Amino acid sequence: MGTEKITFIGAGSMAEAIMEGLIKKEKWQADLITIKNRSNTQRVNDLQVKYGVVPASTIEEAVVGADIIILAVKPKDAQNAVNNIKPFVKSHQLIISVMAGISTETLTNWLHLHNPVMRAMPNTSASIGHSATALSSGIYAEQSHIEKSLELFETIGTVTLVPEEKLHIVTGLSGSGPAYVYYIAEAMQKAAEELNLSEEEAKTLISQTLLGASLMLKQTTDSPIELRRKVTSPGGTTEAGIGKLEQYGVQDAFLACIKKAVKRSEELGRMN
Ligand SMILES: NC(=O)C1=CN([C@@H]2O[C@H](COP(=O)(O)OP(=O)(O)OC[C@H]3O[C@@H](n4cnc5c(N)ncnc54)[C@H](O)[C@@H]3O)[C@@H](O)[C@H]2O)C=CC1
Ligand SMILES: O=C(O)[C@@H]1CCC=N1
Repeated sequence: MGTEKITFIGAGSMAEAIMEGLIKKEKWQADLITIKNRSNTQRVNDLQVKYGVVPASTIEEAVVGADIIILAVKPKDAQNAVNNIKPFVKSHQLIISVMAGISTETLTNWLHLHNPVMRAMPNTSASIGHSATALSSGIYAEQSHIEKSLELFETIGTVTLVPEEKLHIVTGLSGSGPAYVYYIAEAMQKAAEELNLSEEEAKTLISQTLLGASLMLKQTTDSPIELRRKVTSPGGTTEAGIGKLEQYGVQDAFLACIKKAVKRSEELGRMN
């Protein structure tokens, strides 16, 4: 059970996914988690009611007393958020950014302090304890800060330590990744409905198919190509279906999609 006080600066989708995962997996007590959003008191109230987390009325209140400060605002709001917390930050506080693109060097320069800064790139599956998170450390982060961050993110999924320059790739691959899978699920759902399966029938069949395929990827030693081969009977339905995907260049489309997302992460970094 975590004992540190965590403050989220920015209480949007990603902050909610992390706090939900921490609380539902009973790894962190809700009353150790403080949230501060720029505006939208309704959002803050909803999160308080839903999870029992503590809203802060001022930035000072949010920052003072926190052991870990998680920056979870959009990259465009990052500098403003850092400037706001800066007057109240104490040297022992661990700062973890989940923001796409923005380097620990930039964050440290903005802070103009020697606080340990870590970057994490989780994904929204954190909310059910299944995030694929990548972690990198800034220059003032020591082993104890890396271990603390590992402990925090391991409670909501897997953690992979990567050199910071690889975080752009991670962002385009697994940070955005759940959306690509939902995109496929949307297409499967559209097809099922067009072909007259009920929404309920389709939902169970699609979600279990995706879950089963994911678990096969995780739990067997077979490569994706090998797993696909085992589904594809010669002259059968899969071969016929995959032929259409090849005709439409779906793998090329995914390659282009991920490269574009990685480039966008790099751009978001350069904009700051
Ligand atoms: N949504 C996702 O799947 C993932 C998001 N991220 C990163 O997490 C960050 C947040 O993303 P989302 O939660 O999707 O965005 P969001 O728009 O849902 O949430 C951001 C929140 O920050 C608040 N905010 C803006 N400026 C603020 C300030 N100065 N002080 C306090 N609060 C402020 C906004 O009111 C908003 O509620 C982004 O930097 C994104 O790159 C990282 C991994 C996955
Ligand atoms: O779309 C975004 O910019 C964020 C970063 C990774 C997932 N969501």
